[in-house]
Amino acid sequence: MPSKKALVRRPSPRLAEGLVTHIERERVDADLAVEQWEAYVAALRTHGWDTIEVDPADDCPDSVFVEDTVVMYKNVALIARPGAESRRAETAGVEEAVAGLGCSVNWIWEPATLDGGDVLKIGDTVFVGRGGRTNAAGVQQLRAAFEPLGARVVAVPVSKVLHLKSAVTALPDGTVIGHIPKMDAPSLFARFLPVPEEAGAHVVLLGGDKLLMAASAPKTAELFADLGYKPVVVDINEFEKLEACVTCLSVRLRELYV
Ligand SMILES: NC(=O)NCCC[C@H](N)C(=O)O
Repeated sequence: MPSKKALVRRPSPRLAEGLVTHIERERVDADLAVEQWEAYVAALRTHGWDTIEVDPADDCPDSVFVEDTVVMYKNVALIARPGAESRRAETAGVEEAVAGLGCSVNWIWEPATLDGGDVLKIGDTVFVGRGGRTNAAGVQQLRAAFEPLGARVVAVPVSKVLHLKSAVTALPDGTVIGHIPKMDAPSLFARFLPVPEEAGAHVVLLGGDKLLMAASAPKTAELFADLGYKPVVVDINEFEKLEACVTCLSVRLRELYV
C-alpha cells in the first residue's frame, strides 16, 4: 500500500527570529504559532495522514518549515542544502527521520543549494525554482538525482517570491495554480489557472478532492469549491509573517511501500 505519512516539526521557541526576505518583519506570537501548528497537524490527521514528528531543532528558528529540508521522489529522500546558511543545521534531524522510515537517502552537496520549497512535483514532472535559495548547481544535482528514476526536471526562474511554491502549486488533476503578479514565467505551465490571492496559490493535497489551504485566501477557496473541490481551511497567519505557506509545514511521503 502507498503510504500516507507526513513529516512535521514542532516550532522552535526561537520562531520569531525566523528569516524574512521579501516582506516586512512583523511581531510573531510564539504561543499562537504553536496553537496554529497543532491545528495544522490535526487537520492532516483528520484527513488520514499519519504525522511523524521530526525531532525538534530548538536552536533553528525556521525549523518548523520542514518542507525546505528534504525532497521526496518515489522512495528517495533527497536531503536539501538550504540556501540560507542559518537553516543548514536543520537537515540532520530530517535525515535521521527519513532514514528511520526506510527511505533511500541522497544529498545535495556544496556548492549546490536547494530548498524543498522550490520543488513542485506533478506526477513525474519535477519543477524546480531557480531563485534566491536554489542555485544552478542545485538544479543540476536535482536532475542528476531524480532523472535516472524517471523524473523530468523543469527549471523555472523565481525572482519575486521566496520559493517556487510561494508562487505556484497544483490541483489534484495537475492543473498548476498561481498568482500571476508573483510569477516570473506563467507560460511555462501548460495547464494553468490564475488565482485571485497570493496565498490562494498554495494548496496541500489531502487526498481525493480535499485541499488544505490558508484562511488568508477566502476568494480562492470559494473558486476551488465552485470547481468541485473541498477546501480544508487552517489559519497559519503567524507563519505567514515569516514568509511561509501551508506547504512549508509538512512533507508528505506518498510513495513509500511499508
Ligand atoms: N517552503 C517555504 O516556503 N518555506 C518558508 C520558509 C520561511 C523561512 N522564514 C525562510 O525564510 O526560510
